[in-house]
Formats: sequence, structure tokens, C-alpha cells
Amino acid sequence: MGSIGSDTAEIPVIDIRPSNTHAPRQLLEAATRNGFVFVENSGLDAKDVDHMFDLSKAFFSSSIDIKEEVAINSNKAGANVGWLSRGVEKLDPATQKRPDVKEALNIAEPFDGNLQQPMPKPLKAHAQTILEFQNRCLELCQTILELFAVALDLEKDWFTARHSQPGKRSGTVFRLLYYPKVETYEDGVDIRAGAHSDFGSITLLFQQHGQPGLEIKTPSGEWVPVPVDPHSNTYGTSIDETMQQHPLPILVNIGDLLDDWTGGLLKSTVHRVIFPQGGGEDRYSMAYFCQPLDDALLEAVPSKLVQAHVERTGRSGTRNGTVITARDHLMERLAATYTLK
Ligand SMILES: O=C(O)CCC(=O)C(=O)O
Ligand SMILES: [Fe+2]
Repeated sequence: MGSIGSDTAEIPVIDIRPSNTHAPRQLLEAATRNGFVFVENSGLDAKDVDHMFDLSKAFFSSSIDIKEEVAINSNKAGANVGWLSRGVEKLDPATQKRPDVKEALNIAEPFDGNLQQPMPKPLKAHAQTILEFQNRCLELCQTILELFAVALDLEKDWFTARHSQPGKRSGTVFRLLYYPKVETYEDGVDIRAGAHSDFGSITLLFQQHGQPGLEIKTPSGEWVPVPVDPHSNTYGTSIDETMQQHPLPILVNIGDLLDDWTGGLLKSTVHRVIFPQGGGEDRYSMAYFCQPLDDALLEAVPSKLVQAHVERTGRSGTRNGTVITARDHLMERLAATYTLK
């Protein structure tokens, strides 16, 4: 079992400004190792990230009535959006005895410049801020996808054109997460987020100083902690003033769809969120799960590197030779997560 102080996961920090001409190769290397990487100089303003966290806290600290108005099953905006109360989701249904100890608010991708679901009271006045934050996240995902295309010797827009086009929808979701501090929890039974890999193409994860708990599973089956701040040698358990000054790099990880699409060359890795010793403090995180356009066909990626990998591993992204769409891929995964409870 990984614990604070054990070996850290090998997660490089990559400067993704255009001036770093090594970025494509560095990203690809990280993606083929365990699919987790920190990016810095991402273009996302630390103040905007902090502001989003403040809004998240305002929502999760509001009354149950306010939250229930936007509960995931109470609106007509479609599946997978709205508030999930504690006890609703089990990310590792095959193993978990009890649900994840967390709450979440799923916010769908804006369409035609508008949010697609009613905002809860504390967030209503900030709809534009939230929408703009989602746009910044999408831009960052597109930058990363472009760097992957360059590294794989594809047309620069090979992935990006399949992720965003005016008037087209995708299953991209922005998720605010709240893991409450608890007085008691049963070790080995209760978990903040059960072991899982993400569904989509790439995920951006925003964490906060002093709120550790994320772990990834190594190929040998060991759990190793992911730092909150890769520039510090603690896992964010002690908050010192100077540590809070610099903006945290953003954690990026590969999801199952991109893993499948590239025949496993880019890897999605299983991860989870544990209670720090003693139950920890509240943990807030925010995840931006980027998905290709609903109608994007997960056809063979025309890259020699991908093709060579597929030949070596015998894995291809198709289902018995049938090319499926990104939406089919997502629906398969959502169905598996939400019915196996
Ligand atoms: O909250 C975290 O740190 C991770 C959350 C996560 O892995 C997920 O929601 O997919
Ligand atoms: Fe995840």
C-alpha cells in the first residue's frame, strides 16, 4: 500500500509553451509510461483556478435544498449532469463495499456559447465565469492534443478537429469534486474515489495545496501517491506560506478512449483517492474530462508509431473490426459504471 513518504510516482513536469520545442516528445514519453504528466505555463491563470475553487466551495457548502434542485436525476438536461450526492457513485463497483465518500457537480460542455443546464443558486451569477473557465480548459486540452499529434507525426489538427467544431457536441464534462473530512472511516473499506481509469481522451485535474490523496497504480500493482505540488518534496500535507505562492502545475492524464484509439500506446492508468491518515481535511478538486465529438469515428490513427505499437500488441481500437463513435465509447463506459452498483 502506498503511504505518504513512499516512492513518488514518476510524473514529469513539462513546460508546454511553444518555446519548449521538446514538449511533444516529452509529453509522448510521459503518455507512453503511465499517462500522467504535470503541465506548467499552461496559459490558465492561477487566479481563475482559485476563483473556480471558491465557487466550488460556495456550492458544496450550500443547503441540501439548493443542491437537490440540480440533482443529477432531477433535471431534463440529459444524463451525466448535475449534482451527485454522497453515496451515489462507486467508481470501483466490483471491489467497493461502500460508495465513494464524495459529492460532485457535473457541468456539461457549453453549446452555442451557453451553459446547457440550470446553475444552482450560488453559481447562477457566475455562469459566465464558469463558461469561460470551461473554454480555457478546452483550449488547454486542444494544445495538448496538438502536441500529441506533432509527436505522432500526424497532421497538427488530427485530434483537435475531432474534439471541437462549431455546432457539434461532445461528451466533455467539467466536474467539481468535494471529499468531506470525516470523523471516522474504516480503513480498507471507505475510500474517497475508488480505483478507476478515466473514460475520455484526456483529463485535466486541478488540486489544492494541503489536500493530498490521489494515488496511481503501478504495473506491479503498488499504489503510489501523486503529489499535489511536484515542485515540493512533500505531498502537500504541510502548508507553508511560500509554497502557496507559485501556481500549481496542472495534472493531465490519458483516458481509456485515447488509450483504445492508439492501441494502448498512450496509456490510461488506474488511480484512486484515499483518506489521508486521520481522515484528512476537506479535499476539493476539479476535473475536466475531455471527450472527442460525439460523432468522431475512432478509426485507426494514421501514425507509424501507433501502427507499429498496434502490430506489437495486437490491440486495435475497433470492436471486432467495427469502428465505433466516441459517443458509443462513452455510453459503454457510463452504462458499466452506473448499473453495476
Ligand atoms: O479528485 C481527484 O483527485 C481525482 C478524481 C478522479 O480521478 C475522477 O473523478 O476521475
Ligand atoms: Fe479519475
